[in-house]
Amino acid sequence: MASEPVNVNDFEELARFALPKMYYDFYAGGAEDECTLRENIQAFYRITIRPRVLVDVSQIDMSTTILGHHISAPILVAPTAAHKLAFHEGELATARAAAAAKTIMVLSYSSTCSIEEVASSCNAIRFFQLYIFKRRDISALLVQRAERFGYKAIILTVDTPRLGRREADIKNKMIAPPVKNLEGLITIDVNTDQGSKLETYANEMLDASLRWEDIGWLRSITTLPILIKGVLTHEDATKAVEAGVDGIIVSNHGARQLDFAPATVSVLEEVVHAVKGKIPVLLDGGVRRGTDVFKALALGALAVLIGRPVLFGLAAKGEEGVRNVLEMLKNELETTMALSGCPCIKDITRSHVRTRYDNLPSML
Ligand SMILES: Cc1cc2nc3c(=O)[nH]c(=O)nc-3n(C[C@H](O)[C@H](O)[C@H](O)COP(=O)(O)O)c2cc1C
Ligand SMILES: CCCCCCC(=O)C(=O)O
Repeated sequence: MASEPVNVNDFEELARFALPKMYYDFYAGGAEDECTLRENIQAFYRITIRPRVLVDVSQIDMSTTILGHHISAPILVAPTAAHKLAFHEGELATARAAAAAKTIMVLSYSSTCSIEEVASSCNAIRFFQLYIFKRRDISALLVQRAERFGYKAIILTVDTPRLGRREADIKNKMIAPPVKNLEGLITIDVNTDQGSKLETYANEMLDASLRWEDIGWLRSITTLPILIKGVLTHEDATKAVEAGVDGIIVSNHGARQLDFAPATVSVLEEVVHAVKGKIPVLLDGGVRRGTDVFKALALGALAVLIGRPVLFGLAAKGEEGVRNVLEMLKNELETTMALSGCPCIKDITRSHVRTRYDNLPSML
């Protein structure tokens, strides 16, 4: 058994120990050769920080505001499926940990606790992640339920017209975890003996014909802000602004969809420049350190979201593990801000980081 975790990476080993192989592989895995999975992490390593000295950093304020909601630090819980595979209380434990950390939890549509259960379990600020299904009436119903139960935004995931090829799940014949939100609404036959049942399930449900025009449909059924998750290019960022969405999440779905999609942090600036400050840009993918959060903010993200670290914390230690993960990242960010001469979030600027493409003298 590994020693007490001192950083969020340590939780992965604990989770591997705690979980059945099928579930660990489901959480940890990426698409095909997992090139993007590695790149999401490696791209952060290629960015260095340019610290400033002799700044008063006796007080550090990491708090920020997302869509009008004040939170303790720019670190949100990303939507991830099936938390009960990690811990028996599932998303209820995650939501309580998010509330304790005074941050936002994005509840996945594919949760193992329902929209209503999570809403009544704690007072975390909650957003709801949505897919648009072939059965559009079901998507509409989920939006209505989220709205009625106090979720503050809809996160529309747009990188999943079908499920990516997660080869570990194919080999393990991954189950399709029960989706609590769909109980009593639809039954999909996943009785295949071949490959991932989750893939079969997803491909039955998802509407692969979705187009930009359909954002208008979503807008017509909700007054909540809509963020789209899964943008990786300036072309799509421009279309997102034109489509009238309220925010963008630069994401490659934790490298679980298209292998050889770019690392998210490597395309963040491209998206930020295209958006021209009109709507907020957030990022997820590979954030494992406070320095990663700092780098993403310096490149123009308003905040980041974390996926696997939350799942690994949950698998290792339940609610306490998720709290630990969020606190560790916040502590690391605070240290990074102090050592870089940035007392407040707004003090973190583009000139606090250097990428390989920045034209500064003395680049090795
Ligand atoms: C096990 C797992 C399940 C996920 N489920 C969803 C989901 O239901 N909806 C969604 O939009 N994204 C989902 N994602 C993607 C995350 O929201 C997020 O984009 C990704 O995990 C960020 O990368 P990270 O894990 O490196 O932090 C999932 C990711 C993982 C690892
Ligand atoms: C109907 C869609 C199922 C999606 C499964 C959850 C997910 O997004 C993942 O990455 O896993």
